[in-house]
Amino acid sequence: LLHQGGHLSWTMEVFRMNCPSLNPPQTSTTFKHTNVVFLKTHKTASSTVQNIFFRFAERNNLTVALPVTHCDHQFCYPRIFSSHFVHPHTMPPNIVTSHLRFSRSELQRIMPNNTIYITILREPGAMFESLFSYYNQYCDTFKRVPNGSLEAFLDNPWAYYRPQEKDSMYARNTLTFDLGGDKDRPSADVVRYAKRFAAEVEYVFSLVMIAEYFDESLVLLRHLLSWDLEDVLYIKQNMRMPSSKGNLSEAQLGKIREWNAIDAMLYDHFNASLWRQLNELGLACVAREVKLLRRAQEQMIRSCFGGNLPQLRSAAEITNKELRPWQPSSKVAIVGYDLPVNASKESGMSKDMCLKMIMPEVQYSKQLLHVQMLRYRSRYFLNNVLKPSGQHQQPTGSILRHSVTPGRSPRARSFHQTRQVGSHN
Ligand SMILES: Nc1ncnc2c1ncn2[C@@H]1O[C@H](COP(=O)(O)OS(=O)(=O)O)[C@@H](OP(=O)(O)O)[C@H]1O
Repeated sequence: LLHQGGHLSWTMEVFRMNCPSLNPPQTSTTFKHTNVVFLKTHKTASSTVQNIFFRFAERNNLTVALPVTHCDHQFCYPRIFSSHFVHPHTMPPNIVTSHLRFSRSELQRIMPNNTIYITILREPGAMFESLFSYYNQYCDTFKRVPNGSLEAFLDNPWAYYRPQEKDSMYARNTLTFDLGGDKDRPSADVVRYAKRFAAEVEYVFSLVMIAEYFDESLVLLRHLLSWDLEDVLYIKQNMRMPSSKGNLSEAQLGKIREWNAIDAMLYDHFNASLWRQLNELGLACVAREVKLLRRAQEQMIRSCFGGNLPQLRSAAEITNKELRPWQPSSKVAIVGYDLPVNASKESGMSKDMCLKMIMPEVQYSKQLLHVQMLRYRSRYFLNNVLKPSGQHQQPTGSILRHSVTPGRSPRARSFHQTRQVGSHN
């Protein structure tokens, strides 16, 4: 993908390290896993991960479930996910990666039985500070706080928070809510509930990534899905301008953890399990692979953007509107990228894939929907118009492909899934 021989050289380097639990170099007879639900949680670096999945899907001609028009670019969040929220022209899907409130049973209705579930969490202090700033003019809880002050909110959150109010999920235990849990458990029951909930999440999700260890998490993701290093290259998405970010004191961190106690316990639990999984791979081997990933990333940037990272810009400064990130309000700036003038001249990657690397979620979702609708219509035309009568078929999206099968933990079989896309080398 990057340049001829690139893939071989990094697999050989890993191999030379004598990393016993790392994948052997892939041969043309091995396959990549393609059926994935990535639960896109809020303010956790999830747009960067989503972009990886979007590009993988495009390169491999896979189907990404996208929301029906009235759901916007999310699956009618914050309503609990329903299979009815999926655009019929994106059925049956291989990949689900847009924001939704998790319901395993509803996802099982549309996904194959060998689907791998993955999500990402972020340290609650940094995450809440990001939520508070991003949804400051949007979520009523935050709008009530004098001068939009995080300090004032944390001093007395109950003065501003109404559990039943629209958008209250951005103001307390957002991770728990996104995962389908109860964000407002009575405090006497929080510890017991958080333990039980973490066990449930662990049963369903084969990998819970941690934003603070993003590259290490990608190493685990790559192994879990038997993907190539080139498949997990990325450029950070959806960042705030440094001027929109606040610093947290130790006291504020403590208050945020207390207010978001279930999220904090989930984070601690899955941070520990991430490191257990990394230890199983071997920390030296993981470090080596992270280094290779970063080197490949630099190569990709050189190849795509003529040397330097595309310049970080405020939305107003970005000339190409396909690359302008959505802005939540005038009080917070989300930065995006502008393509350098000399972009992708000597590229080993296609110009389109370079552009997609920095394309924000909303525009990329629209483009994918458009492409998939065209594909769906041409398949429908081939099946129903060109075939002799008596062989007419329903468009594939109009029927539910998979039945619900209560199985053993996907985590238990996570490293032994059927692989479905041929390796590139
Ligand atoms: N690779 C990587 N590693 C660590 N952190 C990263 C990464 N990519 C994005 N980010 C930060 O993630 C925040 C945006 O998260 P999301 O994309 O999940 O937000 S959203 O809910 O989809 O709007 C946003 O955080 P804040 O800048 O603090 O708001 C991004 O800067």
